[in-house]
Amino acid sequence: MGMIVKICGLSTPETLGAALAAGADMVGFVHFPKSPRHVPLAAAAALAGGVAGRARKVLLTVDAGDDLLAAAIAAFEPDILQLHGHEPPARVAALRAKFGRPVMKAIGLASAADVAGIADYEAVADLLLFDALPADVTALPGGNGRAFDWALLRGRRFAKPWLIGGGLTAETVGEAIRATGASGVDVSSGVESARGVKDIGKIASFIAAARAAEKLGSLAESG
Ligand SMILES: O=C(O)c1ccccc1NCC(=O)[C@H](O)[C@H](O)COP(=O)(O)O
Repeated sequence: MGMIVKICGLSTPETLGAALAAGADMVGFVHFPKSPRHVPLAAAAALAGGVAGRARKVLLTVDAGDDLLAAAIAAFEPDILQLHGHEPPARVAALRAKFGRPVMKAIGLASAADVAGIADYEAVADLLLFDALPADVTALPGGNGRAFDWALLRGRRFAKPWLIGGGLTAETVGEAIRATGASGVDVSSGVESARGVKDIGKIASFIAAARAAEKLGSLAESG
């Protein structure tokens, strides 16, 4: 499988189109009213109408209840549920079983203890997303443009596909891939011109930089 490139927090047809045209593998839609990237369900469904077959649609929620998730899945029909709150491993397993959709669990990393906790999620999630922890309790749980210490993942490999996110940009994504050996990358803030406002040029540059790093990695592996 090639490097997974995910663009998160899309909310307009133009920027979604730019992500698809540049070859994003996953496009993420945030359904969390506190977020500047929040998209109501009907709007998200209309926006993502042409995505099928071009990329995987990811629905991001934060500690959502079953009723909200059921409504969101019915309206939006995501390919993947991204759980970006404090959902414990048992909740991840239960939601996966109940809704029958692949689950990507976001895990904030700041210490070796956080890395040790990954194993519990590795057993129950389909994909893992490593992100920075928020700066304080008032911050959003993700989408803050904040990087974590990639050295925490040095030499680590996981049984499930794993993406890194948190503060990536076109300038840093190549080094992030090289330093961690991640199977994918995820970005939101780093492809914005202002908080919550996606930038078409930055989206294209980010995806091109990720693909260039992927190619370099393949060349290095082959000899
Ligand atoms: O984007 C948001 O507003 C958001 C709100 C609540 C939880 C997560 C959120 N975003 C997560 C992401 O966009 C990505 O999965 C990832 O964390 C990258 O974020 P960034 O550091 O902004 O590139």
